Amino acid sequence: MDAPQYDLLVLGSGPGGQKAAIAAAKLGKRAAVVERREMVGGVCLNTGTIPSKTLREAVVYLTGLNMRETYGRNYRVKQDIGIGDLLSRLDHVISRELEVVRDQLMRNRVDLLTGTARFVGPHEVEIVSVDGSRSRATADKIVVATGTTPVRPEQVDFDDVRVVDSDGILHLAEVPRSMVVVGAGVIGIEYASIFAALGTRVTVVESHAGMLPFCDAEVVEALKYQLRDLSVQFRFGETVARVDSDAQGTVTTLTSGKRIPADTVMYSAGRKGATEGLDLAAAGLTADDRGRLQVDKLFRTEVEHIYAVGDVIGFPALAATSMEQGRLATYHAFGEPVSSLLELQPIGIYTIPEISFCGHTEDELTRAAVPYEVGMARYRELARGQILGDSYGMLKLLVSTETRHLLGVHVFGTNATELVHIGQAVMTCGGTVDHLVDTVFNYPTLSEAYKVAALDVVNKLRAVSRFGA
Ligand SMILES: Cc1cc2nc3c(=O)[nH]c(=O)nc-3n(C[C@H](O)[C@H](O)[C@H](O)COP(=O)(O)OP(=O)(O)OC[C@H]3O[C@@H](n4cnc5c(N)ncnc54)[C@H](O)[C@@H]3O)c2cc1C
Ligand SMILES: NC(=O)c1ccc[n+]([C@@H]2O[C@H](COP(=O)([O-])OP(=O)(O)OC[C@H]3O[C@@H](n4cnc5c(N)ncnc54)[C@H](O)[C@@H]3O)[C@@H](O)[C@H]2O)c1
Repeated sequence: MDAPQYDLLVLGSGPGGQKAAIAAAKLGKRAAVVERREMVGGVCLNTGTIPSKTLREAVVYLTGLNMRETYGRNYRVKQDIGIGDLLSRLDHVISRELEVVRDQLMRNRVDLLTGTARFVGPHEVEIVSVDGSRSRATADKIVVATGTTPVRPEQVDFDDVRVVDSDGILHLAEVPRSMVVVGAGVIGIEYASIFAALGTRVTVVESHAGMLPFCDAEVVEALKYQLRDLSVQFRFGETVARVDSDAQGTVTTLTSGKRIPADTVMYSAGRKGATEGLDLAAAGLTADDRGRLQVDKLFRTEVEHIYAVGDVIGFPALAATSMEQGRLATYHAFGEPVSSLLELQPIGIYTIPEISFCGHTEDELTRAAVPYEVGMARYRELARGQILGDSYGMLKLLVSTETRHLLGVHVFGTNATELVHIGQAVMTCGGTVDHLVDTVFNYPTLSEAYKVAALDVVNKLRAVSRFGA
């Protein structure tokens, strides 16, 4: 039988692949997605974003952590939180989201081809299904959206019971009493905070001297304070030499000689592009040493009709950016005019408490010698902050002293990942701090923090302008 011919063939059904395929369908093109798993949705839906955020929500609710300022340090909604309490919610959310993704692909008439894809030529892939049967598909344009897999250091014996990565953490038999988290990247710190909130004694081992270097330094300090308050111990500037495990538990030995006993070890020390089995050479493609594909500004690889989007192209490796890259790649491929505001993407880190920001950090502006003023609003000075019992939250604006434009917004605390979008909207419209000063916000809300921080900035700017007058 002849291989079906598509206008667009997408490899991978994560956020990047989904949006690339649907964008093609909306342009009236014949599109298909190849997915090696039985379930669509990629890392985002099955092992990454959605499971971790659902788990976080369940933990925040069941531990009553956010209400302890109001009802006392020992307040808990449920006394003994078992793994079953956490996982039942997870299964529900994943299965509902799966239906949504499947339905979106179906109603847009995107074919779903189940099996592992590999190139057999620049326009053709072979698809091997779980039962070993093989088929082929050809396409004018191809989008590679195969994502990433966790890096597993060779010297560590992952048994997926006691020594796990961020996939295995979702299959723990019980809530560990103690845990070592290796790698203080976003995944490591999010899970460290989730388990610390559950009462697990967490030790974080990170080879760098600090964590989350791309975030505002003051916000990272505030997060570290909150995590230490939940008994998290940080071992910065340390690397893991070996991990031993037996039926009782694990011992992690650091190169400094320290030995840390724990029920569980979770590795979150980076991810690599899922390109190994793709037979890239057959299409004329090459990957870097971490399995990633290089693309130009239009998400084109070195082969003109083959695009790559999402985590497989590296930074920033986020669900939201992957989706947008998928849409843009398809529009470029079929000559549809586009504009995008990708440069002003927000970053959301779902630690407990959460962090979100958009635009520049103080360090970046200082290094670039851009003069700026800082405006700060602390949640404890907002009526809504008092009502919520969030005394540590803060919103910080960075404003150009020359043009009064908003250069960055950094939020820490309740609803940070939602609040950031107000600042993002002002920035994408090229707005100034005066816009926020003049805006009337609902009261009592956390959004009011924008007005408080904006007034803080203009008061400081006025003080400088009056100097010597
Ligand atoms: C624990 C964790 C938490 C995260 N939390 C967040 C968050 O809160 N916010 C956020 O924005 N991002 C988060 N991310 C990142 C987010 O999940 C990714 O950015 C996003 O999933 C990337 O989408 P993608 O389309 O590039 O690929 P993926 O979602 O990785 O999907 C790729 C798909 O391709 C398939 N595939 C691979 N090779 C082949 C092949 N040869 N043939 C056929 N199919 C193949 C895979 O099976 C997979 O289904 C998190 C990630 C992790 C691991
Ligand atoms: N909220 C979100 O948006 C979100 C959440 C989770 C993941 N993600 C995405 O997933 C990607 C992968 O995250 P990640 O945290 O796995 O990777 P990462 O590469 O960002 O972090 C890995 C960390 O581990 C450290 N490390 C590496 N080897 C080590 C060792 N042997 N001993 C001690 N420390 C070691 C590194 O110095 C680094 O800080 C990120 O780029 C992020 O974009 C996003």
